[in-house]
Amino acid sequence: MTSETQPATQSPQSEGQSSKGTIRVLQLYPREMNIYGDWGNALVLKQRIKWHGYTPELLEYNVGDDFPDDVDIIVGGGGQDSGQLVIQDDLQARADQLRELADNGAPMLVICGLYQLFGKFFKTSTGPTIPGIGILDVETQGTDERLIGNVIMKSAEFGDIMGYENHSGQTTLGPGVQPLGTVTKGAGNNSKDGHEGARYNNVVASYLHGSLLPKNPAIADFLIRTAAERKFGTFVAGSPDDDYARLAREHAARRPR
Ligand SMILES: NC(=O)CC[C@H](N)C(=O)O
Repeated sequence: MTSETQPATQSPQSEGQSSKGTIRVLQLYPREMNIYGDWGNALVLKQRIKWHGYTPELLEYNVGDDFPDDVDIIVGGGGQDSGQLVIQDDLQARADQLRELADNGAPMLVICGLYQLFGKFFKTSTGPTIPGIGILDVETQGTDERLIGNVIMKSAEFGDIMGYENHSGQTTLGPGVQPLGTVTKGAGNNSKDGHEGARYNNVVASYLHGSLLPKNPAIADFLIRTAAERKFGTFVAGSPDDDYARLAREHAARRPR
């Protein structure tokens, strides 16, 4: 029986009476790449997947782990330069798998330090150049200036996006990606062009912590909808409770830089 022939409240894969199916969320390197509340992105996905009537499963991948076969959403956070140096070899070993997933349309959210390493390279201000895995056509140059503070950007796709940045790396976009948005407060990718983040296929990359998804549920729902459509052929939305997200957005919008 296909999912189209069943009522929306039943699982297409007999995962439980009221589940529409399981959505597996993998967090990349939470040991090293998980600062300024980035773990909150995985928690928001877990809760919203439930609100939409699906069953969430949260997985972690750390250096040396076996990479799970069956992953629906990938999220990765930010980290110190030292953390990026720790994961670099393992990330290179996983590069082909991650690139294939991204090229095939798997939804992903990568923040700050992992955003940089999903690009071509991060040349740190202290010397070493950390190679990236080149999923994103971006390059990052470390500087002596840290870009720190609250950010608001305009995105045609997701509306106003809000969060908090803290990075020394400045990122330049190549022609293979689009910016996620254009800042109206804060710096974003660098101190020059007003762009924030990057978009490629169903990969969303951003410098914004905070965490990002509690204040920007439109991005969370994009990841969930894309995952469900890829896995089940269709996405049937539930009724998320957006009251706290609305409050968080009001507060974030009032914060000074
Ligand atoms: N917040 C972060 O993830 C920082 C990333 C990187 N270490 C930088 O400073 O640019």
